[in-house]
Amino acid sequence: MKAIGLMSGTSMDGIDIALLDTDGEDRITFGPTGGIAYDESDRTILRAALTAATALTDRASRPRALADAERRVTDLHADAVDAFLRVHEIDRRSIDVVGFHGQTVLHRPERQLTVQIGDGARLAEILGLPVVADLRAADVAAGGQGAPLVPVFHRALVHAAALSMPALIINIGGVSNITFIPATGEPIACDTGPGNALIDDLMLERIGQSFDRDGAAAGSGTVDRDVLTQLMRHPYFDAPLPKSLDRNAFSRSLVESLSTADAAATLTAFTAASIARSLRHLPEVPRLAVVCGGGARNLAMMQALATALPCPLQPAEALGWQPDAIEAQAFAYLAVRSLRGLPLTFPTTTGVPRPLSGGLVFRPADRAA
Ligand SMILES: Nc1ncnc2c1ncn2[C@@H]1O[C@H](COP(=O)(O)OP(=O)(O)OP(=O)(O)O)[C@@H](O)[C@H]1O
Ligand SMILES: CC(=O)N[C@H]1[C@@H]2OC[C@@H](O2)[C@@H](O)[C@@H]1O[C@H](C)C(=O)O
Repeated sequence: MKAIGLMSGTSMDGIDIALLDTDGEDRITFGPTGGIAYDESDRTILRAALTAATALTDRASRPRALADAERRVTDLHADAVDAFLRVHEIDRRSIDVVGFHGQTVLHRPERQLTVQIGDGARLAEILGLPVVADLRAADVAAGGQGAPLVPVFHRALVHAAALSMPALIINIGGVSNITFIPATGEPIACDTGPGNALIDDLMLERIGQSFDRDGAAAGSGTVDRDVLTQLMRHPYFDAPLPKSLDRNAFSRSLVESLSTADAAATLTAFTAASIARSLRHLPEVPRLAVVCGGGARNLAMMQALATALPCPLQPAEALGWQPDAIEAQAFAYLAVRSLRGLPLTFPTTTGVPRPLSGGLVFRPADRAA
């Protein structure tokens, strides 16, 4: 099937988009990738949605700030797909399905609550294409963490690249997560701790910049070891798998008294140290770790990780993968798996009691089954 995947991640930097031709198993042909950046007004709407979402007790409820954000998010995704099809001269009728993650505004799996805004029915109608959305809901309803979802795609990437196993994929987005791919058996995965979100928030607050480009601020600062030790005392790191995180699970209050450079250096070291700590929960030391997500572009982060990890490290780009598009590709892949009733999550990835499929299918009126 030809599938388009759409991801709006916790960094809230924009929408990633990718085309795949896949059976949802080991056959994958990679198509073009792209994306659109959110502007400051979009981000303001999203931040208001995150704040409003903290009061939610019901995943379907849409107070005003969330309803407004959901409409905006959906329409921007539709615009992104239209532009993508136009730029790459892709015939809309050749697309079988669109995998639509939406924007996570709240993630509290311990309360069986995970909320992604994005209206699958509206997107299907605007695009005139079948849409698979709400891919986390079934897992959480069955008692899983609802995240991470990408591990099954990480496994397919590792198989396609014939990497020696066990291999580790590290994704440094707003939040960081890992997938451990053993030589046999299901992937093992979890969210590890912060990714770029704390650093992004720091940069915005201190100097009005949306991220620490190439890790320049962190590279010019000094890690405050005492603060790092305190940050690493958070109980999340020793908690057993499965586990996943809300974007705002960690606070940067401990770096408030530091200079911008030292605070950036310390938060960057915090992300690297918490990723390295997560390896304690794995059965073996991986032979190779591959880093993807925007954090792979942060040189200070890559340096801190190379020091902290007990195995060799490569950026995903070095394998010919497209680090910024992997999550979008994953949601294309997951949409095809959803249509085929294949499992998206496993006891070893989200703690769901048995391998489970998921996703809701929305078909436009003129493509109704
Ligand atoms: N050149 C760069 N230098 C430093 N950091 C960068 C660079 N490019 C991107 N980033 C970081 O990567 C972030 C975006 O990463 P990515 O797109 O992987 O996150 P996401 O998909 O939103 O998150 P998640 O994986 O949590 O869903 C930016 O917010 C920024 O912090
Ligand atoms: C609830 C939610 O949206 N979680 C995101 C977030 O961003 C990274 C990490 O935390 C991961 O668990 C997940 O995203 C990826 C796409 C995943 O589910 O694999």
